[in-house]
Amino acid sequence: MRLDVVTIFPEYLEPLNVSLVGKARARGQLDVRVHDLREWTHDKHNTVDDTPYGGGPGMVMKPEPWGEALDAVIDSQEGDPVIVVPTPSGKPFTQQLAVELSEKPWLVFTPARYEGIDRRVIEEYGDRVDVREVSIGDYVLAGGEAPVLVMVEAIARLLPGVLGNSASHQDDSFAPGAMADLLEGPVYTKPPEWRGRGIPEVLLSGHHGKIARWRRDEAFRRTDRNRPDLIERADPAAFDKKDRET
Ligand SMILES: Nc1cc(-c2ccc3ccn(Cc4ccccn4)c3c2)[nH]n1
Repeated sequence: MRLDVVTIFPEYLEPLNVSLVGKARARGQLDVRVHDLREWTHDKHNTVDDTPYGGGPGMVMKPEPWGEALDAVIDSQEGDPVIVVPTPSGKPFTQQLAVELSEKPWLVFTPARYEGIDRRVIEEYGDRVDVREVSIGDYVLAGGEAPVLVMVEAIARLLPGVLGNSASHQDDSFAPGAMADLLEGPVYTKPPEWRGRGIPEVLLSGHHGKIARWRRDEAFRRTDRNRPDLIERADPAAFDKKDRET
């Protein structure tokens, strides 16, 4: 997969050089290219913003630099990318969308600043390629770079071979299957006792069926406590079926 990011803060994307994404890049599983939007400005001050038509607070990102940058990035490669535009007014970024985007060969992220990008940029590229306006949550950030880090991590970990053998996204929260739409339950590791606190007996029993049931029950309990909205979505039939199998 190829990922391009166009930003006025390239240094904000340094975390894409470390950990899971950094290793995937080093192994050649991910081709990540970060571009400084100001490369496509031509004035002395490298201006990327201007006052909003119609008045109002803040500044708006000018269309010209974005148009030149996106033309340069898109013309650099065969095929069409999906352009992902982080914005507080976008569709929710969900595990399902992460899965969908992880199956695309090429993503171009356009994190903006100020009050966002001149609308005509979204319209221009929306006429040419698949453009997705995406929100990572119901809170307002100062720009789109943090959302790009979040989305790239969620997407990269789904790519084949990126998560080591010892880890898996099969049982992720929100992944399809019997644990679909449930939050993860509690996890434990050695030592068997820590500050007078032990381990739930069932986890030491070696009885895989009981362990699986306990984990599902704990996931249900935690989901009911923290995200009751997800309980309506959970498929009880999946639990019945799974129980019969164990
Ligand atoms: N889930 C999200 C995404 C964002 C986000 C993403 C990109 C930009 C570019 C600028 N801003 C600031 C801003 C503030 C007010 C209205 C519009 N934009 C962004 C905020 N906030 N929360």
